Amino acid sequence: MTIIDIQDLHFRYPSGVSALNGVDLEIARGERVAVIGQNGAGKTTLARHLNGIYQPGRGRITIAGEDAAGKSIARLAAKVGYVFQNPSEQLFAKTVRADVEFGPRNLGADEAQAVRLTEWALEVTGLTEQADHHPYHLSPAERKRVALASVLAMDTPVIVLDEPTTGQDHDAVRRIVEIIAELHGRGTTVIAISHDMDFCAEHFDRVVAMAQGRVIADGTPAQVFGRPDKLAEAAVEPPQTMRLATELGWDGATATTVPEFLDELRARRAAG
Ligand SMILES: Nc1ncnc2c1ncn2[C@@H]1O[C@H](COP(=O)(O)OP(=O)(O)OP(=O)(O)O)[C@@H](O)[C@H]1O
Repeated sequence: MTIIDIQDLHFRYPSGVSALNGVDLEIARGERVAVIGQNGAGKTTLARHLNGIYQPGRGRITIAGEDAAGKSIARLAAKVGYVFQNPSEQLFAKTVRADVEFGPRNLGADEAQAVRLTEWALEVTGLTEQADHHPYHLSPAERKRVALASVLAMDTPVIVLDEPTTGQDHDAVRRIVEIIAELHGRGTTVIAISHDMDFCAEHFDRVVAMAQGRVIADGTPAQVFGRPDKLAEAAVEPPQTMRLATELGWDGATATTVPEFLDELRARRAAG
């Protein structure tokens, strides 16, 4: 069932930059979608249309059956949680807990529900011990996790993560991967913008490549990363396993993750 339907979306900034030039994209409930493309391709501009930060210049966005045009950010916040790339655009309260609690309370959760969602979000992001700290006394990587926790606590059917792994260490990335798996298990639709192709290939069902404000490729990681012409147009490198397969001279390699690569290696060895 479709949860997000974007048709012929165009958007121009007041400066005159034409950031979106006819985006068509349909996303099903529960899908994990990675949006890739070089700086300036329009990924963030597109994502910010999903929670009403930007309104379409032309075209139409339907979210959970409701036309997003003219809907306030507050109204769309119940459906789409948007985790900013830069947490300082998002955090405002004096303690981590207050920041995280704000969302569910604002959406009308009762006391018990707000506390339960807040504690869960703090726990899965590893912030329980910092709950009473001021967000600005935390490291930039921790602040980014507070921004994530604040959105998780809203328990929206769609979550958009703008560059979730940037600046995060190995443990924090593992946590993000676990959170995406948990959200997927709950049926949440997860959309991530990322420059980390290995992360996209390993943890997403679908990859959408953008260039110059348009979608230029859309499919499974193997389908999209198997199109060197499209990757060149989007100015992104394929995942490391595919680069390795190319170096090894494998024809028609489709492995986008390490386990798939190992399977393919074994199959090729067995075939002599
Ligand atoms: N606030 C703004 N005002 C004017 N132009 C903007 C603004 N934000 C983005 N742009 C321009 O719109 C185009 C699309 O930018 P956008 O940030 O959506 O791309 P992106 O694919 O998300 O890039 P990145 O990977 O760097 O985040 C670019 O040409 C960019 O310079």
